[in-house]
Amino acid sequence: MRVHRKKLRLVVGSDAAGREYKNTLAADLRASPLVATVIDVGSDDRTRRPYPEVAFAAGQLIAAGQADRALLVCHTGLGMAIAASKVRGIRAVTAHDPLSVRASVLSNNAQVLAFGQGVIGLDLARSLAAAWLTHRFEPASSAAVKIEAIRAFEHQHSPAAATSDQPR
Ligand SMILES: O=C[C@H](O)[C@H](O)COP(=O)(O)O
Repeated sequence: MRVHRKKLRLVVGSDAAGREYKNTLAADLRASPLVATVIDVGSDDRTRRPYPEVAFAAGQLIAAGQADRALLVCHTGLGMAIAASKVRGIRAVTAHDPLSVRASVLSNNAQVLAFGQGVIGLDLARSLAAAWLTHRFEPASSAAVKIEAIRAFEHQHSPAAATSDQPR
């Protein structure tokens, strides 16, 4: 049976330490039939954007409804996930194995996946990214209650800036 999946609008980004993987992964994603668009927020060969700047840009595109998910790469994948998670409404994870990548979508509804170019080989990164595209969060699942708890906590304890509390 053919499973219909809405094509994803993606963001890719890296600092200098993740640029090689990011460029390869971006090409893979652009070639995927599961992908509608890929926005590259850098770094490119001329820029050396620090990871927080890249992660904030990616998270803000998702928070603004201009993209569905982001795949970010730095040396470890840690800083990208920390920084992207600071954008209101964004759940970002670092994951380097198939179970965690799958759970990041199905269980955590994470919009951002971060890889470490210094942690895993390129072949594994490409294979994990390809699998990541096939996963979709199921809003009717039992996981949704926990995602709502995270959202509610954020709204209660982290007052929104006037410009960033738009409904999503
Ligand atoms: O988590 C951070 C990343 O691994 C980044 O690529 C390296 O950060 P640094 O420039 O602070 O060493």
